[in-house]
Amino acid sequence: MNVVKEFDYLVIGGGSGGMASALCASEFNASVGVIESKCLGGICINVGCIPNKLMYHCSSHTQFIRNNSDYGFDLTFNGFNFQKFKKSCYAYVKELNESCEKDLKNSMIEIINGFGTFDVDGGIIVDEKKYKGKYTLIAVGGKPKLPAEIPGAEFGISSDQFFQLQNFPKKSVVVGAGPIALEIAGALAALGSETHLLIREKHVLRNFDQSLMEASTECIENGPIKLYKNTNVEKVEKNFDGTLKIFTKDGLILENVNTLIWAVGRSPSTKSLNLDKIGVKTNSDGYIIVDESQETSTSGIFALGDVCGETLSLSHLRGRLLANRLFNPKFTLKNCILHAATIISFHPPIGSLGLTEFEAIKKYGKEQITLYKCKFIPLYFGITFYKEKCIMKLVCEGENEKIVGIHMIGRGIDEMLQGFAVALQMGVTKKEFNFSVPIHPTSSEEIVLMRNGVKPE
Ligand SMILES: Cc1cc2nc3c(=O)[nH]c(=O)nc-3n(C[C@H](O)[C@H](O)[C@H](O)COP(=O)(O)OP(=O)(O)OC[C@H]3O[C@@H](n4cnc5c(N)ncnc54)[C@H](O)[C@@H]3O)c2cc1C
Ligand SMILES: NC(=O)c1ccc[n+]([C@@H]2O[C@H](COP(=O)([O-])OP(=O)(O)OC[C@H]3O[C@@H](n4cnc5c(N)ncnc54)[C@H](O)[C@@H]3O)[C@@H](O)[C@H]2O)c1
Repeated sequence: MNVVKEFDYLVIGGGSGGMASALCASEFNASVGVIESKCLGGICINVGCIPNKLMYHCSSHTQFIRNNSDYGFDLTFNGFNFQKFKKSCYAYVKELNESCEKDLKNSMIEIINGFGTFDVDGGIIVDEKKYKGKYTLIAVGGKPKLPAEIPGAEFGISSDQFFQLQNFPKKSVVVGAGPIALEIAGALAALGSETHLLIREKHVLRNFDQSLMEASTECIENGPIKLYKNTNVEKVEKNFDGTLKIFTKDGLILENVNTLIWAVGRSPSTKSLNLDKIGVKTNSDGYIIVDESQETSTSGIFALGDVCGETLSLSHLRGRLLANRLFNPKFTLKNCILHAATIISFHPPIGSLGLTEFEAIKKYGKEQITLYKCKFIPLYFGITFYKEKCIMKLVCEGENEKIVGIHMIGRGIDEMLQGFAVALQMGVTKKEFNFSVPIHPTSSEEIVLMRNGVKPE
């Protein structure tokens, strides 16, 4: 098949990583094509970060409603209109899709609509037309896993279908202990769904710092979600009225469930790409293997984002760094340490930046690590009946106590972490924190006021 068009940079996947890299490459006058099979903006805009965060903002209102009388208000609550909220959400997502398209077009990037697969020469075939890039970027993301081995698993949905729900569920079951499970269960419960969260072990967020793992589990136990630990789903049955009956291996039966959501991880979208035709290697889970420059085992073909098993915060930056390395002759920055960051939009929000205590000990040795911790009730809850704790932890390395990790849970920490991410990237030390102005009265001042570091146990 003949190549119909050649680009300097051909990007397959118009999600967060692909878009960021494509737009950056166009700044250096590279000719760029972006192949997208669904909606521009990928998971993040269409069924991920954006709808989830809007859901979080929506459910935050219930907290204000709960606390309003403590602040002297006398309001009458008449209910929540899920359809109205969904309609506004869809409209906003559509606006963002259009804005992605506008951004690409304004940057003279060609949008190729359709599903791409590799040909043996590294070209990409879309609807029987072949395109080629001098450099090619694979940024095709991933999709939700469904536990096919569980009988009746197909009666449940994933986060991808969550916003297609016709009605707000009266009773919901969420399975999983990661960020998606927490965000969905947290919003459902806050908005009044009877929410049951089923986890296989003792804690949620087991990949996070222990402080967050324990604090968020405790927070769930003290809140409206009903948490079941050490629980495995055995089978799911569908009743005549459409409700579900969920059986666990330890004999628990959850009846009359309106919605079951599987949040049991995601897998890379590598299956139909024909990667074997071009020699791009993947690991045993299907994630594409790349070197420190994002290059795959095939020269000139790069990959980033969820398809490599990386978080969004890093893939965005890696996409721009890659475009600079390929097309910006003035770019001299060598590979630097990047501090991954994650915010989980739960009530209260959970944030993690850089290394956990466990990772820092593994990297630098226990004797090199100093920890700073604090726990307090934010001022907002000073006069409310319901209280919510804020917990902060710094992980520092070496004699100079360079900060390599920050972990927090509490009101407002989601908007707090970005500034600290800049400081960490600049190599900030605890001493520099100590001599920073504490901005009073905020929760964030506590992070520069922590004293009396301790050694890991
Ligand atoms: C429910 C949910 C909530 C999330 N919330 C957050 C959050 O709050 N913060 C955060 O940092 N991260 C969050 N994430 C993770 C974040 O959304 C992803 O890390 C990010 O979207 C990955 O970007 P990507 O570019 O690698 O892939 P994607 O966004 O998945 O983009 C890949 C694109 O490639 C397209 N594609 C796939 N195969 C082909 C093909 N063969 N041909 C053409 N096109 C193809 C897809 O249609 C898609 O548009 C969330 C994820 C989910 C599921
Ligand atoms: N705010 C954010 O940054 C944010 C929000 C949502 C998602 N994400 C990203 O999206 C990705 C996917 O998130 P996720 O929460 O689906 O995945 P995850 O891999 O983080 O968590 C999946 C959880 O499901 C559990 N699990 C697996 N199989 C199970 C089973 N059969 N029964 C019960 N539990 C089972 C696992 O033990 C794990 O706790 C992650 O990379 C995450 O970082 C990020």
